[in-house]
Amino acid sequence: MTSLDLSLYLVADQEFCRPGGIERIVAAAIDGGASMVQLRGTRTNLRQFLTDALALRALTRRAGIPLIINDHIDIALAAGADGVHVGQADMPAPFARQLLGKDKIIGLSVTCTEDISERDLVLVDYVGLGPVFPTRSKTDAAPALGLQQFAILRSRIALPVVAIGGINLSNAGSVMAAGADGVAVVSAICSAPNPRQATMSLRQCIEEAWQ
Ligand SMILES: Cc1ncc(COP(=O)(O)OP(=O)(O)O)c(N)n1
Ligand SMILES: Cc1ncsc1CCOP(=O)(O)O
Ligand SMILES: [Mg+2]
Repeated sequence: MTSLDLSLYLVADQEFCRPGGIERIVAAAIDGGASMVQLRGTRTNLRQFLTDALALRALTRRAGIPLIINDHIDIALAAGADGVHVGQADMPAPFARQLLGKDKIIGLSVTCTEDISERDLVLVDYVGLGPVFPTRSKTDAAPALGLQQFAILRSRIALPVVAIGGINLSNAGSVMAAGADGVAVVSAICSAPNPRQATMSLRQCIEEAWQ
């Protein structure tokens, strides 16, 4: 398995990246210190999704960081990505693992206590826990956990956990202090006027939280 550094996980959403072009934004974020990239598209034209996956695979390979594909195991396999991220309404973890084999990275979303299933957790590599705060980037997001509930759920998960949902420079430090191994962001980077600078600032905030 490619090494897993969840510290600053860019979820490159096709919708949010449109104005700047997804490749340009992801390249800037990698330059600024993103440790991992996910390609996400909710109104997905699969041809365009594969085209973007192949382009991002070239960028992430050059940088030596993992590329994760949201939801679509077929696209992950076709593009030679490093893994997939699945949620509670997506391909169940046992089937995802069977299709991807033991070496690919699988991430699983957890939004509440009921989602914490040992059967699934033994099969995946990390958990995306959230939304921690309200988000405008996912229309069907579960209610925000808040920092206190995030910390409680995080303590019940033995795997690496990346926090997601409404995370930005103003709250990334407190999320790290609540037990996250890293932060996953869409708008804080994809909608920033300067995605490279936004990533560098988040990276600095995470490194300060480690001290
Ligand atoms: C790192 C990370 N965590 C959570 C999610 C959300 O996945 P899911 O609940 O399946 O929702 P969609 O993103 O598919 O709309 C994620 N994508 N990445
Ligand atoms: C994909 C996803 N899953 C839970 S919240 C979310 C969206 C996060 O986007 P943002 O960082 O802009 O709040
Ligand atoms: Mg999903």
